[in-house]
Amino acid sequence: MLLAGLKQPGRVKVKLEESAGRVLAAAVTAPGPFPPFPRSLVDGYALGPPVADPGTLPTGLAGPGVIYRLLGTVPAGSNPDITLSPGTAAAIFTGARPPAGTVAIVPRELVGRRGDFISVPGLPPGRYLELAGAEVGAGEEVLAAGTTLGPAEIGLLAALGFREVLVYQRPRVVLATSGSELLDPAGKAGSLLKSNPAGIPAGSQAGYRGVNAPPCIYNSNFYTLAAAVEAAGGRVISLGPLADNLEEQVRAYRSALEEGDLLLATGGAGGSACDFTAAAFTRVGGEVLFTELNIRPGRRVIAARSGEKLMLGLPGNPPAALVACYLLARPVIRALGGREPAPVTFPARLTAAIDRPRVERAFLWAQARASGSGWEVTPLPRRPGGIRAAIGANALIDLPPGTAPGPGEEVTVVMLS
Ligand SMILES: Nc1nc2c(c(=O)[nH]1)N[C@H]1C(S)=C(S)[C@@H](COP(=O)(O)OP(=O)(O)OC[C@H]3O[C@@H](n4cnc5c(N)ncnc54)[C@H](O)[C@@H]3O)O[C@H]1N2
Ligand code: MOO
Repeated sequence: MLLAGLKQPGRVKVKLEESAGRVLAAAVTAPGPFPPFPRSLVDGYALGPPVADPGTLPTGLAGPGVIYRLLGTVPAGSNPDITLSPGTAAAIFTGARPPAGTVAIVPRELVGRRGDFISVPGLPPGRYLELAGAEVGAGEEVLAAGTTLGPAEIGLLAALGFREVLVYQRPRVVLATSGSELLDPAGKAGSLLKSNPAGIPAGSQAGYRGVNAPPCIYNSNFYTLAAAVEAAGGRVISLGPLADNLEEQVRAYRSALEEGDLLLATGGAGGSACDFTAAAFTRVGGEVLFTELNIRPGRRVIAARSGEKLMLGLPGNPPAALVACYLLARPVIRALGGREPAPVTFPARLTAAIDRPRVERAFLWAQARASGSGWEVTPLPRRPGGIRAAIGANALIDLPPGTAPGPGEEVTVVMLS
């Protein structure tokens, strides 16, 4: 439902050295062959045509081999003025272009040498001489559109002489956090702890910036979600933090829809008198797709669409916001960036029991790893409802309602990285 009707990603040229992790926006066709010239694959000798009688030979060059007289040496990167006539050869190095007249190349380990003469035990097959275009033919398609550029792909582009490459634009994700209790840890309002008044018992300090200061918490979701957006290939535009105020949110979301490809909000998704996300989405012209999901955490998720632009209101609760971001926002961001949207999921064996069944479909922070006998997964310890519960997780266990499988049983995991 979320992926339908999204805007097509834009395209941009980037320098090769800045292209790692980007997605090719068009198929790449080789402008020329690779290798661009025939070359030796070994250090050895380039041989001219053999002759039956090589004439006078130095003593000690024994054996049943064919004899050649050496005319010179061909290092890589050189263009020596040698032509091999019958019965002659040249020493050659790996990567060098064989001289004119070469019919075969032989590695130096197979050859006996005495002065300017070599003895070759039978003509080796041609596999030490690589023809021009052996790896890539001119005009051949070497990379398909949609390919994610990694070291090998970038290396191939460089080998073919490309200096820049056409990739999809990174989708612009406008990130809005709402909550009147939020304090930016990098902001001017100061630290929660520095101005802690004397007399407030240790353990209840956080939240006090003065005797009568309102109880605040740091806006951690902004940093959490910004990192998740970047990891999905998106570019973050910051909108927040916004107060729990409908007019303020409407103003902010209106500009977000102009600036961004996706509006990602967190907080105010609960449906209470102080939660304005759904109302703000509607006020800026959004058609609401849903306001709740049958999953935990992440029950409080709001989605709305305005033309090609999507608005996602994630829960304020930090781990719920991150789960919803992984399951719902990440596929959208990936699709907007020309990537395969679906998360990687597969079955894995539990190493420990699930503590209890849940009423709703649940997603549990977990660590998945490959073992000698397939994938296994360990649920992380339960913690009070904050982001700390997700530390160390590389996967979520997708737990069907009413089930609590034990060790050795198979569950479905969703990989996060
Ligand atoms: N009576 C009910 N109350 C609640 C229900 C419910 O079903 N019935 N659902 C709970 C669930 S589940 C969630 S999730 C939240 C929905 O919350 P909101 O999206 O409205 O989020 P807030 O109320 O704004 O915040 C919840 C919690 O998270 C903290 N928060 C919010 N934003 C941030 C941020 N940017 N960085 C760090 N922490 C943040 C906020 O201070 C609250 O403590 O509603 C439950 N209630
Ligand atoms: O429904 Mo909340 O979004 O699970 O924590």
